[in-house]
Amino acid sequence: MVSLQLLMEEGLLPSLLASLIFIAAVLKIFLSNKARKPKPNLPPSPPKLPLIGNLHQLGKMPHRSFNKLSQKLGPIIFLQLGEVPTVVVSSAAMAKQVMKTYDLPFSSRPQLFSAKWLFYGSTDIVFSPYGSYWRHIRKICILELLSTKRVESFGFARAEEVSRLIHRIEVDSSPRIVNLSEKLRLYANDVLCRVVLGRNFSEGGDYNRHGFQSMLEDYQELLGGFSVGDFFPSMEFIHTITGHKSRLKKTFQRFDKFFDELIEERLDPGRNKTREKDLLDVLLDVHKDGSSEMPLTMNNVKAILLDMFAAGTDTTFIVLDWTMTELIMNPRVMKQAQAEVRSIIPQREQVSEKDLHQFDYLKAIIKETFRLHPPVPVLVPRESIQDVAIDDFEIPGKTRVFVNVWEIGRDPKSWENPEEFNPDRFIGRDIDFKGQDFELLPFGAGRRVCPGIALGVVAIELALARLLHRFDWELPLGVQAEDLDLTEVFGITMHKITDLVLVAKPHLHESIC
Ligand code: HEM
Repeated sequence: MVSLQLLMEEGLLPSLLASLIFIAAVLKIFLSNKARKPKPNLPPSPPKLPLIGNLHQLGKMPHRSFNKLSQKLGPIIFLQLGEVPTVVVSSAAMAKQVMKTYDLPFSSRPQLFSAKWLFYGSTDIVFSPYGSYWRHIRKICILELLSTKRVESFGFARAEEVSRLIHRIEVDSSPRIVNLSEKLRLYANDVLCRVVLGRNFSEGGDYNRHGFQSMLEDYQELLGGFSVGDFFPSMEFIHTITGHKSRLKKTFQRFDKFFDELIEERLDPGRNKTREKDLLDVLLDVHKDGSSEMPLTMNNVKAILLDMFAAGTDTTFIVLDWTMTELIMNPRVMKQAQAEVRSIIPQREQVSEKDLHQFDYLKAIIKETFRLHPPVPVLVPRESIQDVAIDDFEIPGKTRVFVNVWEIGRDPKSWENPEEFNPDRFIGRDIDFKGQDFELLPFGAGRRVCPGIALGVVAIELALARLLHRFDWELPLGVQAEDLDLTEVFGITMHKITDLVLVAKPHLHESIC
């Protein structure tokens, strides 16, 4: 008999395991197909059943793979992915059906293995299934954590962090050449840390002692993409065999330890309490408040805390990074944006949040970035609570629904010259990204729409306005716009594989606080 050790030595174990998973999956589908009732009138589906290899391929660039399928089959398609009935929607009209007409029956989330592990049994807001618990924490989020008043109360922290960003670009960078992506990533993380924890983590190496940045990256990777095991929910052992489970455990334990330390520190009676309340304070107040009909446990607090980082850091960074990339590739647009900001704010003054409402062109630029490069190109999956009929198609309960907002943003039926970066298309047009206009859905729509729009957008607008006001931007000597590597990497969000490196020339001397 062949021993396990021999198989390991020969490097045959992984292929053997992969074959076993494959056979088990095929058997499972075969048996479940046999027991199935007569088929409902499902949306069109590709002739071949996608199996493990296809799932893996699909997971690398789901927005592009779904796009290819919908070009052939139409704006609503049905896929049997492993054990999971799946519907992919890729037009504004279909998205409106899912997120407006039938918002309630489509407002749950599938229980993904990674989310269960990382988010304390999916007790956060993003991955919590629809029900009274989700409604309760969503209300806390809207009224307490991310209300307009709360977002405004952190204006001082954003002002400090954006000044730090400008300062880093001026001082930290070797003569004028700046790895802008690196600086923007720090800014996005720091702004969120100030809001959630009252401190930034890049200064003084305090939070970094836990490798906070690498924790966030691990987490994005583990959660993102399509884990093959998530399409075979009855075969959880797949996650063990692939090593996914042990990675999830490790990342979870690191975050959990980090949060425990923060909470312990916060509950110390000797702590200085004079500063502005941050989101951790607010959550601990809700936790302490015994009068609530559904008190939050400490694990619930940690799950929501993790949501804020997970949902708010990468997304903000990605928008800033893509916007600056598009601006450097489109010098006319860059010039017009600089002219707008500089004509409104005198040379020796700094842009502040109270000025942002005047920058119409800058706002149009951000909308154009959201259209072409939505940070979450395929929305976080929804799951149907019951059977729903869309047009003539019947979508069974417990179907996983993906909305391809990347494709919707490039649909020639809604957008003229959709591949062109042209913010002027928004000037004089009453179209926004807050979930009312289904051609532009970077934040989703309906009951599950992103509750962090105000917090995310103000941090983006402020940083861009300051970058354009303060610096003239150029590509390094010898680099052409065509040389920029725009390759995308897909986690749960989609960013560029290569950092943006630019030359920053101070426009005029500005005193930095
Ligand atoms: C540019 C920045 C951002 C983008 C593009 C973005 C995008 C999204 C998207 C696409 C969803 C899923 C919506 C759906 O299923 O229909 C979502 C959900 C969510 N976002 Fe954001 N987001 C951003 C910033 C933020 C920030 C700053 C926070 C908070 C700190 C946040 C917190 C959340 C939460 C808690 C949910 C889950 C909502 C639910 O399932 O009920 N987001 N976001």
